[in-house]
Amino acid sequence: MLELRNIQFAYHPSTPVLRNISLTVTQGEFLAVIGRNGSGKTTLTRLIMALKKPTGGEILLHGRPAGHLTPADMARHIGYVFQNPDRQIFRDTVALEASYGPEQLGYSPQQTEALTREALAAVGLSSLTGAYPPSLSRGQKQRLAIASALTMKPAMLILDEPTSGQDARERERLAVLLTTLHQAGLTILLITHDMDLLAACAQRAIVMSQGEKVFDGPAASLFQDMDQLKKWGLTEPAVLSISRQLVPRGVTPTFSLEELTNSLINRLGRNRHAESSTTY
Ligand SMILES: Nc1ncnc2c1ncn2[C@@H]1O[C@H](COP(=O)(O)OP(=O)(O)OP(=O)(O)O)[C@@H](O)[C@H]1O
Repeated sequence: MLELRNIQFAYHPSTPVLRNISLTVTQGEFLAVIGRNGSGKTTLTRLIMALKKPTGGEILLHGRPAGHLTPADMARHIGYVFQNPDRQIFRDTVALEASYGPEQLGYSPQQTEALTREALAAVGLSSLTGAYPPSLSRGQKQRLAIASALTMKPAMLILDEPTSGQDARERERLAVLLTTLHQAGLTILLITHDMDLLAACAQRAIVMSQGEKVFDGPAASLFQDMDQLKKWGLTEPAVLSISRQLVPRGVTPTFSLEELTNSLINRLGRNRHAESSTTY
């Protein structure tokens, strides 16, 4: 649905920020863009959202050149959730905030209300429709920003560092929400430093380093080369670290919490069986 061809970009002509980035996002994918601070991840998404124009190369949306599209045009296809939800929340109640997009598109009050209700239910905020947005927790604000994007019925959602500033419970809730939205057919592109979130949700990983794309492949294969991972300034997910430490106890390295849990339950079961065999 989205294609970047040899994208170049510089804020100042003498300092290139993105060099020759090519990538294709297929409908229904869940991908994560990762890399050190300043590697160009946010800039890349600004270009996708038409908030900046590339200095070279071309962006295609649904197979058609998108160079003439404005940020408002792109927002109908791709929802963008900022790293800091306070930057995009400005209305007095949760329901009013989420209804901004459909109102701007000229939907009737009934359609706007239905889209808002559906989006707030999807993110688990139905009970807070009358709440004052600044009084929400960081995680709730993040989910409100996601709901606002969902009311536009986008084909794709881009989230910039969605777990930053959130506690473990909110991060876990967000991972479940994103997985559910993906299973419902939404294409998701995540910019993140949170390797646990990547491991929990993303199928494909793209690594940026100094403005270049240096890795593009299945998330699982990213963690096979630890030396390379360190060179890119990345760490492995906590589940993988824990499972590696349990290898002497018969656990296979994995970054899937479910696989690790199953493996431990199996080990426990086998140990119990061995113990009971010894007793009798
Ligand atoms: N508005 C701007 N004007 C000038 N330079 C900028 C601007 N925004 C970003 N940069 C520079 O562009 C480069 C890429 O920044 P960008 O924010 O895209 O990186 P990032 O990978 O998203 O970093 P982070 O993980 O810290 O958010 C950095 O060197 C940054 O200083």
